[in-house]
Order: sequence, then structure tokens, then C-alpha cells
Amino acid sequence: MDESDNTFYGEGKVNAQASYTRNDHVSAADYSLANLHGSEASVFQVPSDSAPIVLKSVADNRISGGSLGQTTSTTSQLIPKAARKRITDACVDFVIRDMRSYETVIGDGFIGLTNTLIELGQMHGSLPAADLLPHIRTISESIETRASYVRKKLVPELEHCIKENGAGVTLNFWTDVKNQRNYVGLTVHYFRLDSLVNRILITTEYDPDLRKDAGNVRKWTMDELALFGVMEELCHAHVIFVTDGSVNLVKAFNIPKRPAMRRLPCFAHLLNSVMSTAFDEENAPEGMTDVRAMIKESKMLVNHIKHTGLFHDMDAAIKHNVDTLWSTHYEMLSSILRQFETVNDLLVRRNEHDRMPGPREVMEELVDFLKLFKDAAEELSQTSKPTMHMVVPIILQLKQHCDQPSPSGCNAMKATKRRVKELMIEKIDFDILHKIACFLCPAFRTMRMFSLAEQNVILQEVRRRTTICVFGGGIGGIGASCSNVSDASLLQPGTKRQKMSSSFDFSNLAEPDTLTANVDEIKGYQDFRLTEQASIYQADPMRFWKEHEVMFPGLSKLARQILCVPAASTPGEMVFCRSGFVVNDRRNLLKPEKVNDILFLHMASSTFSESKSRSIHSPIHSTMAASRFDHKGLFVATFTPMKDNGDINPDVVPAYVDHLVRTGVNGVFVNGTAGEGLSMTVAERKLMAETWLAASKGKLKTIVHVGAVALRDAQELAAHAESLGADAIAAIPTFYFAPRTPVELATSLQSVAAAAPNTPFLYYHIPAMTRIEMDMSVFLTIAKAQIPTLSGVKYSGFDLSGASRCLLDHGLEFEVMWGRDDVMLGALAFGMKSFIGSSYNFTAPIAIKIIKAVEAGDFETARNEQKKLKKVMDLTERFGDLVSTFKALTAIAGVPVGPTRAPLRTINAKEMQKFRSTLQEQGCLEWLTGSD
Ligand SMILES: CC(=O)N[C@@H]([C@@H](O)[C@H](O)[C@H](O)CO)[C@@H](O)CC(=O)C(=O)O
Repeated sequence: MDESDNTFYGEGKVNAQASYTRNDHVSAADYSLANLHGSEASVFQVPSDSAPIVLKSVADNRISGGSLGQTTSTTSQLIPKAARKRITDACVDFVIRDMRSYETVIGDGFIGLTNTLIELGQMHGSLPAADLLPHIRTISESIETRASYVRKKLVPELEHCIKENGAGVTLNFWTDVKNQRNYVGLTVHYFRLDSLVNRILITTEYDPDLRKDAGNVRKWTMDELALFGVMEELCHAHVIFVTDGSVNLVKAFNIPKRPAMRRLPCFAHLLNSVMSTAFDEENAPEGMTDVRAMIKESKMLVNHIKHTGLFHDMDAAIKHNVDTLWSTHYEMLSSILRQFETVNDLLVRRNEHDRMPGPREVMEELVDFLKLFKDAAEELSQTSKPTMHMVVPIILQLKQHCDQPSPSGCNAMKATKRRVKELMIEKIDFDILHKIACFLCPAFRTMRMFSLAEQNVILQEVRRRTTICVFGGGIGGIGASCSNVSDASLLQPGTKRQKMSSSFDFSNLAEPDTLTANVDEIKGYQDFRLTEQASIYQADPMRFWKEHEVMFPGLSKLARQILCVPAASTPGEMVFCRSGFVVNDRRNLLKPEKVNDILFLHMASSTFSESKSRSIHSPIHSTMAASRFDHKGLFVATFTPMKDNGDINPDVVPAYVDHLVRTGVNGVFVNGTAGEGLSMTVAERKLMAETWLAASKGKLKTIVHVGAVALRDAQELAAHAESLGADAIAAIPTFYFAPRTPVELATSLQSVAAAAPNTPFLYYHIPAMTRIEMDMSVFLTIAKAQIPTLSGVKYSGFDLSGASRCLLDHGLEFEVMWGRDDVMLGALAFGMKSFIGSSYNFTAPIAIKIIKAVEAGDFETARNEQKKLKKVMDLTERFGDLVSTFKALTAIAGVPVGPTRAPLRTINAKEMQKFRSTLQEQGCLEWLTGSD
């Protein structure tokens, strides 16, 4: 295929449109890379010209509307029966002709592809799908491009978040025996804001000899992490590694003469080791033999059922076990128990009753026992929420269970429990970090499970680490030993002594005075009265720390540092399991690098969607509301079309929308300053909002400005905008009886945002009009605790410095939508990615060139284009107020938006003539109409 082919297959025609006009469709499935100055959704997307990126989620398609991906009943009712039949037939054709399972096409990825094709059809008319589909090589190259782009974008995020809050890193080796591939995986767990994020950095085929030498393991790990900007020093101070107990993995983090790294054991592996030993050791303790015999008999029964074809007479399959995997004993035994009677009857009929393992009560007790351990391992292997705090309670509970009498009174079960408990004591130690994590879970803050001596040691260590968190010095000694604490008292009788890494000594930072400074905070936490939220906090302790950050700043930080570390290293294994989908019998020649890229992107995209849906910043519905909206790109502050007598003229809106779509903008900002919203009645504003939303549906994103002088009007407009399905709402403050402080401002806006609880909310900061000038970064800090739907600020202040402060402080969390068109370039240079302005009604093509030029690093072009914008504005100023003159320019650009309403003054015909000729003389006129 030649280059032009490549360009056509997605990078030329289609993407040229997609880069700025259809960003909305890309964003929701974006994996957020959030460079520090950008925010949430920049993302799973290589910018503009480099590669076509369309990875949609089903949810996103639902929002965008009008496509097959819609799964709601309303949508399926919209699709005529005959059309659905055609689709079903086409699916059957697909299965028959390509001999592929239907499952191949029912995932999010295929639905995204289908939607893209449908949209292209809508935009360009009928197109032959076969011609649109790219060559396999194009896909392969695009995967590579995207993976390297995403990896590159990850570097600043990782560095920033790890420095700030530390990280847990898991390292895993795995062999896929069937496909003869060896993998090694690195996973990084860290808090991005308050959401726990797990990133798979690398999963690759490796030289099997690598793991034979601890030095090589260490070097490989450091080299791979360094590629992501996580350098050795950063690891040393801020990272905790979690691995299984293989000798070289343990040694790798404690190599003589090299700074030691902090490593914790994987608790899923520890439980696995306990159970495997208990059930597989050669010399089983006396008493256990009966249980082992029952497992053996069950296995023989399963084979018998298979060979005799008895399974044909059964409702469900009986599962096999694998000798070396204790958890498969559970699967096998419970599948027998589920059909105990049936199996028994079948055997009796064949006179083979003696093949039935039993007794049943013992089998039931064994299954219950195994299930406890299986559930515990699964609980500790979760990736979507913190798990460290559960290590101690879960292990203690398991031990307690082993002490309980056997319900069936069976000696074999008693012996089994006894042996398992012995092995737990022998193999499982708690680290001080597990104990601190437990203390940091509000439900366990009384530490009743620990002795008084242990409690004192934990508190002392918490104090030391909190001090470091508050007064600086890295991550509170995450990699540090508890240098001034004797850990002897932490040990329970019979446990092995902890080995503490002694890499860092922060004792010089933790002077006695500063240590006591945190006593009050810790005491306050211990005495804190929990409300009915306790169980929620147990499931997600970070929610407590987020909600009480102001009250307990040091502990909140410590909680982030420790609770980001996973209890198990199993996420890496999850990747290996998924590798089976990528490398299969038909694709077993895929190069290792390609497997890496696919797995990396797969995990990156699923991590993103998970982390969004479980963000704990605020109640779930509102967090989702806030994150649903993609603010990126160019938004036009629209004018309200008016008739000559000043009445609103909604009829113009559909053509207006078409004009905006043609010029390449992403969305509209309705009823704002340019829209003369404050000069309109509530009824007029509602009507215009309805008209704009109806006309923009599926074409442009919509932000409705609902701010008003009377708070109740604003609330009514907010509720109305939500009922229409606005993508977001924005509000100015009540500037007549004005809020005096950021707290008052946040409180009054809260009541507006609350009227639209499922719609993202933006504060509209425009001090030139409202005369309310406050530090927006401070406001965001305060408002985020009060307004769950807060998603950013529309910054129409003149000071780039204030906006950049917001980005630095809140850029990962909130959008800063820049509202001054004449210095758009400055905002771009600071990293802002979204813009709202009224001049884009007629200068959108210029603005888009500025954005693209900056993305391409071509600042000369960007400056030249920015000068054009400025020139138009400077000329305009001479002819009247900004809204009236801009309306005139919009009319020149082809949309008859009509006059302004008093007190603004529309320019008259004579002035208009002069205005036009001046623009012509200055060479500006041609810029206003060009749409390409
Ligand atoms: C007063 C005014 O109309 N300001 C414009 C700017 O786009 C302004 O025209 C531009 O920054 C001038 O450079 C926007 O901030 C208006 C706006 O977003 C709105 O209509 O709400």
C-alpha cells in the first residue's frame, strides 16, 4: 500500500474532521493521561494528524446519540424492525462467511467501529465500508503509534503522582505453557487525585534466564521503570514493591551495596502457599489423610463421569481439579456437591455407589473452609479499591476460623484446620505497613485486634510518618525503616522477626517537637465519631480521607501513600491471563512488542473507565456527571438571534448550528454574555436553551449558562437545562447581592448546581462584568467539597497567571476553559485545552489553526494566526460594544443573528458600511468567512 492509501485509510479525510469537530466521541473512552497542565480527557488519542484514534465506549455512544451502539429500550424502539432484521442477517452472514464466533463483534471495540462508520455515513453520505477499512499494516502501525504516545504522556503523570503520594509496584513472572511464551509484568498502583489507578507499564516476553539472577531482575525492573520516568531514586524513596516470595525476586530489592528497596510479600501468593502446602505436602499430618483421600476420590469420580459419559445425564458439568492448584479443589468439590443427589442416583443405578466420595457433611465443611480462603485471596487481589487495610483483618479472621470447632465434629477437618493455622503462623508475617494501613481504615481505627504494646508501636510509627508527610522529606519514609521504633513488640508469639529495610533514615527530620505536633490530629482521628458511613469507609477508606482531608491533613496524606500499595501482586497475572486472548493459535506469531502494545493499551483503556466510575471524590452519580462531559476543544459563545424589534428569533438557530459545525467548532455556550442571557427573561432563556439543544443534538456539545441575579431564577434554569439533557451548565455569581468570599460564592453556587444534580457544573468567572474578583484556585479548593458536580471554571478573567494557578493546583481534576480569545495562544502555552469565546462565531478556522500549530510546535504560525484574531478585535472596538459589533461580524460571516437588545446599541446601516469597508481595507474580511 502506498502512502496515499495510508492517508486515506483514516488519517486523512476522516481524521481531519475528527480532530477538532468530533472530539466528543473520542473522549469518554479516553484513557486519561492528564499531563499536568491538561486534564482528564486529553487522551487515549494521538493528536490530530498522526493517527486516527477512535475508541468509543458504549456509554459514550449513548450520550452522542443516534447510533447502533445505543442499547436503551428507547433507542431500540427507534430502529425499525426491518432494519434490525437486516442487522441480524448481516451478523449471521458474518459468522458464516468469516467463520468467526459472534462474540468477536459484541464488545465495546466493535460497537465503537460500527458507530464510527455510521457517523461517517451520516456526514458523507453512503460510502463503501470495504474501502473505508484500513489495511492490516495501517492498524498495526497505528497501534504502535498510539502505544508510544500513551506511554510518553504517562511519564509526567507518573512522576508527579508518585512524588506526591507514592506508589505500589508489582512485579510478576509467568509462563504460558500452551503458547510457549514467557512474560514479565510490571504494574504501578497510585492515586491519581483520589482514585486508585493501576497502570500496566510493561508485559513482555523475556529471557527466561532473567529471573535466575537477582541482579538482572533488579536491573531489568529499574530500566523498564526508567523508561516511564520512574527513576531509581524515585523508587527508592517513594515506591513499595509487591512480589511473590521467589528467592531472586526478594533478593532483587535488597542487593548488597545497592540502596535497598522496600518490598512487601503478595498476600494472594502467601495464602496460596499455605493452602498448597497443606493439601499437597508429602507427609500429611495424621488426621488430614481422610480429607486428602476425599479429594483424591472426587478426582477419580470426575474422571469416571467423563469416561463413562455420565455427564450427559447431568444438569451441569463437574469441574476438574489441578493437583497443584488448591483453589481447583474447591471448584471440583463444590460442583460435585451442587449435584450430589443426581450423581449419587446415577452411581447407584450402575451399582457403583462405592465411587461416591463422602461423607457429604465433611465435604460440605471442606468446601466452606476452602471457600473462605478463596474469597480472602480474591478480596485481597482486587484492583479497583485499596486492599492493604484488609490484610490484617482478613488474615486474623482466617486464623480465628481455624480455631473454631468443626461443625461435623470430624477429626479430619479438625486436623486440616490445625495444619492450615500452623502454616499460616509459619509463613505469614505482617509488616508494619499492613498494620498502619489497618489503622488508617476508620472501621479499625481502635486497633482492637492488636495488643496494647503493638498499638503503641503503630501509633509511634504513624506519628513519625505523618510528621514527615506534613513537614516534607519525601513520602513519609515509605521506603524507610521505622528507625526509632523497635519492631520487636509488633511481633506475635511464634512469628518470625520482621526484616525492615534500612534504606532511609528520616529520624533527623522527625524532631521530637514536630512529632508531637501530630498527636492532636491522630488523637482526633481515634476519637472521631463515625456515622452510618462506617461500612462505606471500610470498603473504601480513601473516601473517608478525602472527605476529612481538612480535618486530618497529615493522616490523609499518609493514607494515600500507604493505601495505594496493593495487598497482592495479582494484577500482573490478570494481564497474563488476557494475553491468552491476544496470543492464540491463530496469532501465535505476533511479535512480543506488539503483544506488549496491545496489552498495554487494553489495560490503559480499561483502567481509565474503571477509575472514572469508582472515583470517590463525591457521590457516585454526581462524580459520573462531572466526568461525563468532555470540555476539550473550541466552544462558541453564541449570540441570541434577534428580530429588528429586539424579540428573540429562534428560527435562525438550525442554520446557525450548521454554520458552526462547518467551521469546525466542538460545542456551544448558550445564553451567556454574548447571548445577552442577562437581558432576557427566564421564559426566553428557556426557549432559547430548548432551541439550541434540539438543533445541536448529535452535532455539538452544549453548555447552557444559567446564572442570574436572582438565585431562584438560576436554580429554575439549571433544572430546566438538565431536563433538556445539556452536556453541562455554567453560572455567574449573583453579582447584585454579591458573595464576599470564596466560601459564600461556593455556597450560593451549590444551590444552583444542586438543581441539576446530574449535570456537570462550571463556574463562569468574568470579573469584568460581575466585578467579583476572587482567587479561582482557592475557590475551586473550597467549592469541590461542596459541589459534587463541579467540573471546572470558565475563566474569562484577563489574568493568565490566575488561570495557570488553577491548572497547576487543579488541572488533574478540573477543566479550566479559557475565555479570552485575544490571548488564546498564551492559554495554550500554559497547557489549557478548552476555549469558549464569542469571536469564534466568525474566526473558528483561525482559532483551530492556532490550536493545531501549537500542537505541532509551530509557534510562528500560531503567533501569526493569533495576530489575525487580535487585529479583527482591535478594529471592531472602534465601532461599538463587543456584542453588537461581533453580532455584525457574525452576520457578515453568513448567519443573520440580527441586532442586540437595549441597553446595548446595535450599529446602524451607515456604521455597518464603514465597518465592512475598514475590514476590507485591512485585509480582514476574507478571514471571516473561510471555513477551511
Ligand atoms: C464580553 C465577551 O463577550 N466576552 C467573550 C470573549 O470571547 C471576548 O469576546 C474575547 O475574549 C475578546 O477578546 C466571551 O468571554 C463571552 C462569553 O464567553 C459569553 O458569551 O458568555
